[in-house]
Amino acid sequence: MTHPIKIDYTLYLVTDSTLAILGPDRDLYTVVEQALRGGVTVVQLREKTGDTAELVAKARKLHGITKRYGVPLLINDRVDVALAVGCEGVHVGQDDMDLATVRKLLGPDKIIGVTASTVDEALRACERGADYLGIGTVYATPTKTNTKEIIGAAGVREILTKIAEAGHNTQTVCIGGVNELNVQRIFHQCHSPKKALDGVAIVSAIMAAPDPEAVSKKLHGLITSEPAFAADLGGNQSVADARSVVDLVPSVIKHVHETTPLSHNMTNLVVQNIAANVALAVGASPIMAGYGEEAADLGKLGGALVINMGSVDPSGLENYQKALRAYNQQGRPVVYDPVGAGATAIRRAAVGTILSSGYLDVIKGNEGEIKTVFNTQEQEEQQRGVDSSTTLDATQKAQLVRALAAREKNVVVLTGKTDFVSDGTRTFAIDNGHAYLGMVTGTGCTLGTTISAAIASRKAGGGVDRLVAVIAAILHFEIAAEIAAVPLLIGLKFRYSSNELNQLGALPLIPTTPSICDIQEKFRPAIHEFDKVVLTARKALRAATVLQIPIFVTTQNRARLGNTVSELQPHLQTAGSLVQANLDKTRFSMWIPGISSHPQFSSTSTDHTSDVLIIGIESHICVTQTALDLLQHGHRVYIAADGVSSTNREEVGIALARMRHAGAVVTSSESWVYECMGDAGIPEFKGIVGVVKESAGDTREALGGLVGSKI
Ligand SMILES: Cc1ncc(COP(=O)(O)OP(=O)(O)O)c(N)n1
Ligand SMILES: Cc1ncsc1CCOP(=O)(O)O
Repeated sequence: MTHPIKIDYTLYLVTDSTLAILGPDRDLYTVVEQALRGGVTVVQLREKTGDTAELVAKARKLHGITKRYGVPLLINDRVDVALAVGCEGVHVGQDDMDLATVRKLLGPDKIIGVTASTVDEALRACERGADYLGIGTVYATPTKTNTKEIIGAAGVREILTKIAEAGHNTQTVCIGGVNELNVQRIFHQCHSPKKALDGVAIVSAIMAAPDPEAVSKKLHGLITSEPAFAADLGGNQSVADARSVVDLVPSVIKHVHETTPLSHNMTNLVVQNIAANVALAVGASPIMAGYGEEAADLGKLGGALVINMGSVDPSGLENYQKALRAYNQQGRPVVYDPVGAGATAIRRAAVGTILSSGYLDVIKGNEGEIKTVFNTQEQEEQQRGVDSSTTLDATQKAQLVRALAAREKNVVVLTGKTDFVSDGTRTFAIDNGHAYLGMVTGTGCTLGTTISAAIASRKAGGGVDRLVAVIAAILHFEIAAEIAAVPLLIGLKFRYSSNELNQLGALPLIPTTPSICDIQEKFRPAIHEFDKVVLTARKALRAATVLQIPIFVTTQNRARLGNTVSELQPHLQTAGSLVQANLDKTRFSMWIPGISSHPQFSSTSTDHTSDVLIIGIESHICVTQTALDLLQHGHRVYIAADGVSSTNREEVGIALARMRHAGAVVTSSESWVYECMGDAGIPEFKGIVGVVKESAGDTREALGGLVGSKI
């Protein structure tokens, strides 16, 4: 028994003549008429107090007005009033008169709307012949505080999906907390592929507006036009397998360089400079601008906005909101980094404020931050929370990003050793990056900047969808970090003056650990230029001792093949606890339990990748196998070209090529020494220079005898 006329529910005004909303000096009729002039398509008279006679009089007068605009008037709860006035119908809630009775009283031609907060309520109302559903409450609102459920956009979407799947074509509006700032985002986020909303029902945003006509006009325009932010999600959204995504990555990175998009950063006090440099490095054009008013102009420049709330304060928050609206209006993308989201009540509230102020294309945070965002509905409503005190496993993280992205209809990135990225449908895990990233302040924040460049560039014609652009940015950033970690970060401790170091806190010493493989007496006659390997090993041992770097020295079957050669013995003994000498083995590789379980390498005791310099006699056997094992376990390998040999010198070049191909770096012992120092200003510099000077002749000899033949 469905009402035969299809009603236009686009902009549904629900009245409220209380002092708090209508105000002391305006009358209901004038405001409703102004709203009708602005384009309201349905009016519901909702009066919670007053005598029946008074209500009938109000309804009659209002009906006179709505009829002139050809707009249906419905009465909230009161079937008797609707009958008395002869208006077009009623709206009833779950606790009001039942639908069958209302239909019996009103007859088949009147419109009956029913409130639905759950799928069951919605299905029941559809089955029983409701003409439309008022779905909500979407977001908490002071207009109705006795609301039973806050269901968010995701709740509305679920109801729409389920009624469509059950075959109902009942019309629908959503209600609760809708206003001109969020209407497009709510519409976008409520949208189910199976069924769209027919409109929105609004009380205060129209009834309390200083200019109800203008606001209604604006709301109508916003509802009936495609939101700028959703106009171009870009590319082929069905690219779903990791290989296809990875294949698109180079084109995204290249396109950023070609288009130099603006990366507008509203970021924290710490990373302003670093973020600007990262933007430049990835090919973007940075602007670090915290004044919200400026965003209206900046948003027109084809870039993207980063809102990083690392140093949030009240004026900052206001500025973020202004900028967010401006970028949404321009349809330019916004990346949100909810830094420290769960840390304080202020930050938790800020998350709610930002979520309710506009559409965020990408939300990027660590586990705690993403959990907090997930647990925060607009205006701090809790919905299907995730326990923020526990650590999630990989599956749970994947589920979390997927659920949040599905709820927000955007892309969510959860960073960590493994990153998880989802657009609510497709979810990927990324294992790139380097443990050093966690030791350098601002690296997480500058990932946000990198993402902004990729999504801004995409919009300018990058041709890939948003998720692919975000993944490309993550890979760009993390692979760059892997590469940079070697030359840039090895000497990190040494690059800073001690004063800067104190400010930076405890940056650990991350040098390259020398490992000296099987330089034993018995091999002396058999190995090409054996003595020169010994010279290099001695220099490395001395330098490592000065620099306080742990050293590992193995022997192969010591009982049969003898000790490490006598020239090295004094350095093994004086190096104290730093030196792990006489690690005997039968395996060719040095990757034996005495080494693999050492804190330097064991992933359970240290979370970082180690950098290892290998010196040893048989480049094609023990050195190669050690290098491959270390690489396989995620460590970085350096081979001292002046510190490796073989029985037949021709083997050496082949072995070095193989190790290089596998990912090892071929270097020289002197280069390694200087890389470990990084800065001539370090206290150890003098000692190292002494070693270098004293072994200058050895270095020349070793280079001449060993390297000349292999590089
Ligand atoms: C369009 C629309 N949707 C929902 C409601 C809420 O109705 P109800 O649940 O009966 O709550 P009250 O309005 O009576 O407080 C509505 N009025 N209009
Ligand atoms: C009547 C009603 N039902 C659910 S929320 C609500 C009030 C919506 O008011 P506002 O549009 O001012 O948030």
